Formats: sequence, structure tokens, C-alpha cells
Amino acid sequence: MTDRLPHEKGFHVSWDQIHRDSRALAWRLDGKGPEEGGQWRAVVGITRGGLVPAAVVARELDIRVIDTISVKSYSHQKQGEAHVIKAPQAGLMGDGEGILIVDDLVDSGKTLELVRKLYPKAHFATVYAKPSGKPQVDTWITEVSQDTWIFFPWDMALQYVQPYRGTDE
Ligand SMILES: O=P(O)(O)OC[C@H]1O[C@H](OP(=O)(O)OP(=O)(O)O)[C@H](O)[C@@H]1O
Ligand code: HPA
Ligand SMILES: [Mg+2]
Repeated sequence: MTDRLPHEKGFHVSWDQIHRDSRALAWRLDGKGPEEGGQWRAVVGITRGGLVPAAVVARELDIRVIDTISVKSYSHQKQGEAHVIKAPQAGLMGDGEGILIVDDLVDSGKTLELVRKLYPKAHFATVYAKPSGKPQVDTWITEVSQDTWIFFPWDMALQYVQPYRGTDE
């Protein structure tokens, strides 16, 4: 469709919304880990987008061991080959058992596919999910259509917008 208004295929997420949805993710994961009392061994955030939900999940589930993995695949809205540019501490990860790997969203699923190959027993959780990526994610909160672009608050700024109906002058 070429006659859509620019806002129609964008899902704009506020700080408040990502906080609430990340807390909902934590609630869903609470007590589901393989350790005693359903606890998880550690949270690993996929940088950079996963850092915000990872911090919220770790806070809610009282997880103090937190690490990161950096996977680069997108430049603006274009996707290239995904590759790991920073791995978590090797001694922590093993095959991923008991590790909660958190990202902001799964889109094509390529990022999670790569991380899953490295840590096949980890639990993969994202706040948002698009249909193509769903097979790669174990737990998610909100699904959006494949042709929706999700805009996160760290990529946006408040600014004036024109009313839908302009004035006559
Ligand atoms: O399922 P996929 O198609 O692989 O896409 C999802 C990934 O893409 C985005 O990260 P990006 O690589 O843009 O890096 P960033 O988190 O640093 O913004 C997003 O944060 C996910 O990590
Ligand atoms: O919909 C999206 N929004 C932001 N970053 C992304 N990276 C892949 N898909 C998306
Ligand atoms: Mg990312």
C-alpha cells in the first residue's frame, strides 16, 4: 500500500509501555527456571535493545548475575549477516541451561537463531515478536504483524506533529 499515512505501520512504544511489558515478561518467567524454587542462574541481554528489558526482568526476578551478548545484523532498517561481536563469560554459559536470554524483539529470528546455536538449552524471551521469528522464542508478550516496524523510546524524541486535518491557509 502506498497511500498509508507514515504512522500507520509503526508501533511506537513509550518508556512506560516497555517497562510495563518487560514486567509482564518477568511475571511470565517467574518460577519457571530449572534451579531451586524455579530460579534462573543468570540473565543475558542481547545488546543493545535487550538491555532495557533484561534489567527490568533481573530486577523483578531478583537475579544478580547479568551478562551481555552483542549480535550485529541491522544497519538502520536493513538486515545483513548476523554475527557475534562480544560473547558472555564462557564459564557462566555452558550449554545455556538455566540462563534467561532476553531481547527487546524477535523479527526474522536470525539473531536468536544464532544465539540458540551457541546456547541450545537457554530460555529465550522477548517482549515483542513478529510471526517469522516466533519459532525462535520461548516466551514473549505482544505479537505484531510482520510488516510493522517497532519504534523504541531510546530511538525517539518528543516533537511537534501536524494535525491529521490541516488548516485552510
Ligand atoms: O529477529 P531479527 O530479524 O534478527 O531482529 C531482531 C533484532 O534486531 C534488533 O537489534 P539490532 O541488530 O538492530 O541491534 P540493536 O539491538 O543494537 O539495535 C532487535 O533489537 C533484535 O535484537
Ligand atoms: O521492528 C523493529 N524495530 C526496531 N528494531 C528492529 N530490528 C528488527 N526489527 C525491528
Ligand atoms: Mg537488538
